[in-house]
Amino acid sequence: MITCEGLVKIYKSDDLEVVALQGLNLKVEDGELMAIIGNSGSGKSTLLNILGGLDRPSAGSVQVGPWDLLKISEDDLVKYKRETVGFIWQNNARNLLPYLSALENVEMPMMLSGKVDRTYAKQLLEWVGLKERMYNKLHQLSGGEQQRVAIAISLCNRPKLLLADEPTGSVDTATSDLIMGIFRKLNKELGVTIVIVTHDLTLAGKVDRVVAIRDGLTSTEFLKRNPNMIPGGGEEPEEKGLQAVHEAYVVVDRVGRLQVPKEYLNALNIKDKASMEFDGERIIISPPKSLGG
Ligand SMILES: Nc1ncnc2c1ncn2[C@@H]1O[C@H](COP(=O)(O)OP(=O)(O)OP(=O)(O)O)[C@@H](O)[C@H]1O
Repeated sequence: MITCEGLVKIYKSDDLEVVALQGLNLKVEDGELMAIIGNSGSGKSTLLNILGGLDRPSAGSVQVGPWDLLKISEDDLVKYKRETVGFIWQNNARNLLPYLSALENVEMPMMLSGKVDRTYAKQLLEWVGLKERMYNKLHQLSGGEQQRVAIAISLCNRPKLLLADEPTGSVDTATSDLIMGIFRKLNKELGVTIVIVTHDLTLAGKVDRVVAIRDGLTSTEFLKRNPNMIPGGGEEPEEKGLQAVHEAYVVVDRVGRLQVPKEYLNALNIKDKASMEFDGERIIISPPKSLGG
């Protein structure tokens, strides 16, 4: 579904340049439900905005389904956004209309795109567990319920790809679990590919694959040790975070580059050079050996 290779995004303002993505590689399979984590400023939102067609990449390649998002024309980009992708933000609910009902809020974007499908709008609200609340005005719903209305809206155009930026950022744990349950259902039953960007390691721990971004590059991949384990099914030690259920792998790109965490480099005082040895089984990176005697 998604292939990014050597993806670069540079923000230019006056005489300042910020390299937000510096040659990022990422593959997401059709029908996958995965998460992207990373520190603040690592480039997560930049990546999501590019995938959502809200921002243009500077260089490299990014393919979503049949669309090449580097070369895509403005007209096709509008079509891509309308037909392929759905977006959920942390504070999506802020963009909803408080004096309209949940159902009217879902119908509004349908109206704007010229085709209101009331049956589908109702079905969407049922999917997000708001069947009983669809005629309530938005201001009568809790923050978590409003966020679920926002999820229903993101599915109005029947997207093949759903992008969620911190979808549980401002809700409590119970609502966060509920939202994750909705994502899982949409993924399983409708086959929607879902990419979640989050700081929340508990949330990330509930998906099979997590990719960590560091300094605008994919650095580590976490794969669930037992993908058949039912998430939230009791056996899973979710509270222990990612490492408890996932195996961590460092990402090696096509030409053999990998990122060594800064804390490892600092601990060994490695700056611009290192020694590398291969002992037949392991590759050992150490501070440069002194050339003198
Ligand atoms: N419109 C912009 N103009 C200039 N610089 C930007 C712009 N958007 C993002 N940046 C910079 O690009 C880098 C990556 O930002 P981005 O928002 O993608 O990070 P993030 O991982 O999503 O962070 P957070 O978790 O805090 O949202 C940061 O250094 C940021 O300051």
